[in-house]
Amino acid sequence: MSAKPYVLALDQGTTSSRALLFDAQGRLCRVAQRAFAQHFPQPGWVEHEAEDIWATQLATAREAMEGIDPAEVAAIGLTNQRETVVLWERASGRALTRAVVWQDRRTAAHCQALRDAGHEPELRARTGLTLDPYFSATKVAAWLRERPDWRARAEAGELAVGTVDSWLLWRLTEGRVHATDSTNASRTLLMNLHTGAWDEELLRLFDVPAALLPRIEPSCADFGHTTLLGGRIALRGVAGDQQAALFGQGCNRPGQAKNTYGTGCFLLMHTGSQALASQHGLLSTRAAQVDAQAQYALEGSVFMGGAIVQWLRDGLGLVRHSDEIEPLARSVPDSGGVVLVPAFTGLGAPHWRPEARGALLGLTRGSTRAHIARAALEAIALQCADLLDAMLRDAAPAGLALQDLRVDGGACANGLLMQVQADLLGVPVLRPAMRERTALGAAALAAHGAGLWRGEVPWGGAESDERFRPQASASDLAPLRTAWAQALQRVM
Ligand SMILES: Nc1ncnc2c1ncn2[C@@H]1O[C@H](COP(=O)(O)OP(=O)(O)O)[C@@H](O)[C@H]1O
Ligand SMILES: O=P(O)(O)OC[C@H](O)CO
Repeated sequence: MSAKPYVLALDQGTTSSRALLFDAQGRLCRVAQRAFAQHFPQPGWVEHEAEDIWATQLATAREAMEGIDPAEVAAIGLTNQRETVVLWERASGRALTRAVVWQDRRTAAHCQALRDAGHEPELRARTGLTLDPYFSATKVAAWLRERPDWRARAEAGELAVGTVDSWLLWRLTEGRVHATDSTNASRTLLMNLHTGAWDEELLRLFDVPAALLPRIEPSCADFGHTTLLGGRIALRGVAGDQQAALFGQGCNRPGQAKNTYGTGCFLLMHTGSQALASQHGLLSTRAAQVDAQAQYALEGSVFMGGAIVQWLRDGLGLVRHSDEIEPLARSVPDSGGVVLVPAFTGLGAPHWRPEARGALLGLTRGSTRAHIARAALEAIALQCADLLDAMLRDAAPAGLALQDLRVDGGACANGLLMQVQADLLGVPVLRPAMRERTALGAAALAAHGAGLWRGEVPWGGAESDERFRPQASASDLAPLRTAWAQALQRVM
């Protein structure tokens, strides 16, 4: 065992900050969590107070460290909600305005103007992303366009911009480090996916001064140290949360994939040292990088995952608790022809139809709440199956195929959902007993950076790890897939 038996993971999410302490064997010892306020100043806008992000993250780190000697912590790993940006003053370390969150849609018109001007193919080739308000660049551009005084100060080098990892590194190191990692930088629309550096053409296109930006490091690197947790602790790992989960699920070889079933679903497939350009509406992005060799992934996400279950519970009152949905859906053998298309906020990848709206189809006098519950779980799995189909079409020319799908996130607790997912994909779905894969990934990156835990994160090990094997044949599933495809056409 190492002389330093712990690794601390800081997981800064969209609705809460968490700190998780792991021991030298990668076992979870402690979890601390604090939620913070969401601000919706106008329709489509979503903001966070940068001070709330910092204060909740520091408080959870201190809570997780209670009674632990900092000298016993080998390193800290940081993982974060991606794309969200913070703008601060270097001298005081104070944010100038609220952070603009990844969900914020205020820059839709700017994106449309750039698309109309024909920039999308070039942007896609350089960044692997689409032109969408989701990503950071247009959010930064909006600040500088609206505030000429901020632009002047930005150009003079007085201000700093960063995704949430950068902001937390700055605060943790008390202004000594302005850095980010390549996974986070790959979500900004400003980094060249292939070189891993800020792209001068893109900085010009979005009119963002280079003086604002952090330096880009691999995910395992020397990110300085903090003395704010009672002693000096090294910061050695940083990655965006979906890439940290991919790493924490042990997916670091081409063709390995994970799906996180949270509010939305985030599906990532590792593609090794090659960036695959998606022809089917997915994103090409950086995967966690432990050495000089860049790593890549394909990514697809859907907006409504576990949120469908929230809607059945809070919107329709169909169940009182999320975990009642599974027994209710199991009480019928199938959905009885009912199909739910959860396009409540449009359809994301691979369809990208923001104007589409949800539908509940195929109702008869015999339809019950159980049929609707079943259709809801099928809708989560069907959307992810569509993402995976697109992914496999993109990956096939590179010779990549899927062996299994590793899962995490709150809604993966639903065994029926996992079984339907395995049936639709035709490969086993692996559900680990230890579901904190995002934090484990961050901890593993930090441990790797500190010279511990060399090599990959083992996927399993616990007796209660589960494997859902496909039980239905393609012909059994054909009616479901046909009904789904027809329903999708109706809402589009
Ligand atoms: N047993 C269940 N079956 C289906 N969905 C569930 C179940 N339990 C929780 N969920 C869903 O999981 C989501 C919460 O997962 P979580 O990973 O905490 O999400 P996030 O990180 O996006 O907040 C909620 O949308 C909730 O409806
Ligand atoms: O904070 P989460 O877990 O909702 O993750 C947010 C994603 O990183 C957004 O791209």
